Amino acid sequence: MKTIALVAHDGKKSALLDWVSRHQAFFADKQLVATGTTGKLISSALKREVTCLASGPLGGDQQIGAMIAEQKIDWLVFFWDPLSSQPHDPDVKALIRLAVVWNVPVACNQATADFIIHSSLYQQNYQREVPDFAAYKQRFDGKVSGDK
Ligand SMILES: O=C(CO)COP(=O)(O)O
Repeated sequence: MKTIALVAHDGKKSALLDWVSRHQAFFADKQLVATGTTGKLISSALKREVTCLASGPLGGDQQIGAMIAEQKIDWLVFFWDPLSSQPHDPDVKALIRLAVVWNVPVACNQATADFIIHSSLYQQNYQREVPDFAAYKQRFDGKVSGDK
């Protein structure tokens, strides 16, 4: 079963709720994970289970980032607000960065989310390529920094 992470800043929560509500049928057989407030709103709007992590500013973005690094997230829908500053901006950046590192699809706005949901690849149970960082992990094998 696919696991989708849903996150929205306060200025984008109604946009995400509208979008998720319109696509309820699509989400019926998916597991949903969300930052605290976003998850609570989606769970009560859709009357379904959503795994709610901490609120974003309290570490929720980082928790989702950790799940991405552990290959537990298949798709990140993150409606971040480009018109307001966030106290936890480094966490926001880190979350988006980890999605890119691990080749996890990310939709940061409704148009992109629509494109992914209607993608024939998605319907065909697309398996994303998980990057192989073996060379990176072995870069210091047998030597330490400063060795000649
Ligand atoms: O701040 C957020 C993402 O960066 C979202 O957190 P909440 O869903 O708890 O509002």
